[in-house]
Amino acid sequence: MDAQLTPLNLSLVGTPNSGKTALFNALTGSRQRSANYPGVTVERKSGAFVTPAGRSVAIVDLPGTYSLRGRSPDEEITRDVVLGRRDEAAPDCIVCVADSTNLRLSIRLVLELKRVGRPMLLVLNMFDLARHRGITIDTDRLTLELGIPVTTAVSVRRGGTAELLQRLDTFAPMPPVGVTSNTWRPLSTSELRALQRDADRIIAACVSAPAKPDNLTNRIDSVVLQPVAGLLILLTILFVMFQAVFSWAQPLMESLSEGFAGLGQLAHSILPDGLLQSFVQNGVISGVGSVIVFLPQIIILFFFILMLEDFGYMARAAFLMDRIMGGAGLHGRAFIPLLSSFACAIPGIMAARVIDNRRDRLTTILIAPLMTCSARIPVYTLIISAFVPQREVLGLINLQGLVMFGLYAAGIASALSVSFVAKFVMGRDYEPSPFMMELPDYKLPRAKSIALGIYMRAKAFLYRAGTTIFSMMVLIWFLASFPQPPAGAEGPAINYSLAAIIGHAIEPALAPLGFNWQIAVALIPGMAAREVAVAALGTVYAIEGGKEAADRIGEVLAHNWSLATAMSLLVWYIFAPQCASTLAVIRRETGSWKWMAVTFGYMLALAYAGSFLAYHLALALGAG
Ligand SMILES: Nc1nc2c(ncn2[C@@H]2O[C@H](COP(=O)(O)OP(=O)(O)OP(=O)(O)O)[C@@H](O)[C@H]2O)c(=O)[nH]1
Ligand SMILES: [Mg+2]
Repeated sequence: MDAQLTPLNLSLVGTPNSGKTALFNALTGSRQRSANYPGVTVERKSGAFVTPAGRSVAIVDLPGTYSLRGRSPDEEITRDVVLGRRDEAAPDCIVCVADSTNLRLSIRLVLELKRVGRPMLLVLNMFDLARHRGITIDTDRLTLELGIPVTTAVSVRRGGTAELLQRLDTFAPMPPVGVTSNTWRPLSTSELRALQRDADRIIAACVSAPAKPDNLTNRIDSVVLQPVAGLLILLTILFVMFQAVFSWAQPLMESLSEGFAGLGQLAHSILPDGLLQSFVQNGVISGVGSVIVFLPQIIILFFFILMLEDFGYMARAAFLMDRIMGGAGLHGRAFIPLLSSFACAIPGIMAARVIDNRRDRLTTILIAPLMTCSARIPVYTLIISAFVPQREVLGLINLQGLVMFGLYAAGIASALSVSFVAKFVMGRDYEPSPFMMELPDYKLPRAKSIALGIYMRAKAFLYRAGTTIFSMMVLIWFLASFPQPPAGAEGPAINYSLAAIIGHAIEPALAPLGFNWQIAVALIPGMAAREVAVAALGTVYAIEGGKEAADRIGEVLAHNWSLATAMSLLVWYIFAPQCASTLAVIRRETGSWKWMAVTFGYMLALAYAGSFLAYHLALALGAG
């Protein structure tokens, strides 16, 4: 083989938020998550590509880190890959990715990495931003000072990696000039300080920045980081977000809902009366359809979250919440994991890897499932639409949106309370660590990245609807349809089914919460995924009530349940540990069954107690 074309094995290492994942995606065509805050990547991801000259390259994207000390689980991953400690050889070359507008910590990391004695390459990423701000970098001088090759890149622009690719065509991995063997060992704080002095000297020699730096970021921050005004702005943003989730989505959801009803009728008229007709109409179309109608809300929610992430606001929100969260015994860095949990607790729990203190990390993991995940949206929306009138409050606030906001707030409040209690359970000597997170510069979100983010999430949601939810629906339909009623039986057929038998068996345990047997049945498959409960209610009531019920599940609920029951079920869903995958991830991330059991237990206890209180309070207030 041509010596130049020997395969290469690269690892991307760099400070958090320097654009490693953006570069990885640009090179490999992958779609790993990249966003404008530190700590997005918490796993090792591998990919491959071929350079223009035909050389194959295997590449690994890693969590960001400021040093190789491995202070938190995500940093340990990076350290171990760099040192070749995992079950794989050390990379042929460490590709350091630096944010060109903010080189201080990156250059220090390069100096530390040199001691590993491996071939290295420095990529000055975000070169577009540096140029825009009038920062000039003398790359030849930098190459000399560091003793490693240096190239520039703009990972988010088409062709922005051309220089790097060209370099890789003929790149012969060589250890840094003057370094041949591994002299790395964990550095002490004073050694790191010495390295920082070296780094500062190198930067002074190679980088010149304009005397008056671009201060748009500072100007925005002088407003949004104020302790009181900043919090009000944050609350307003969240409030508008939930209003939008409710009001903007309404027309789209109605059309989708009509579409599925039409589809159901079509199936009804095409298929002969009987089991197949019932399966297609009640099991598949009404069950899966009842979940898919929530797609517009999911898309709107993610639109807001992605915009805020890419703009760079999320790290500010974390900063603002730090004091409040600290009071509840939470680490400031817990904010991003908790915020990710609005989408789904699973990425949230994994994002807790960026927290170095074990107890802080554990607390964050334990409370992440209390944040309102998007799987609860269908449940909340269904019940809210059925029981809360579509009305404006104070002329412009949508009442249903307000209730939704209240449910999200209840989730946050309960998470903070649980953490507060955990602080005492886990030991009183506990001191929250100071907030340590770099606030990224604001960036204008790019339409392409937002569109891609929404597409990925919509796809994941539909995938779930087509797999987990679909299979649960088949199960529910089966349970609700068999055994068939004996000849001459009276009342709806479902009353003779396994579902009714199971539902009636569980009902006594749930009766104090105001739940009827239909709800009891829906809660069981809801363990697989929360949205399934909605689909299951749809199927159970559809089979019970016939064709019309399937089209108007909300009205059927309003007719069958008391307001107290509805409130009780809403409260149940704030707390209930109804998601098997979340529990599995808690086990994996904590490495213990114990914490999984603790989460399950405390959430179930809260759900039961909360629903009980809500039900009886509502009854006392005359909502029976
Ligand atoms: N303008 C510009 N933006 C970039 C460039 N590279 C990355 N970004 C943006 O910078 C932000 C951070 O990018 P990521 O790829 O998530 O950074 P990362 O290094 O993987 O971050 P962690 O995984 O948190 O360590 C994102 O908003 C990217 O869109 C670039 O070359 N130019
Ligand atoms: Mg990343």
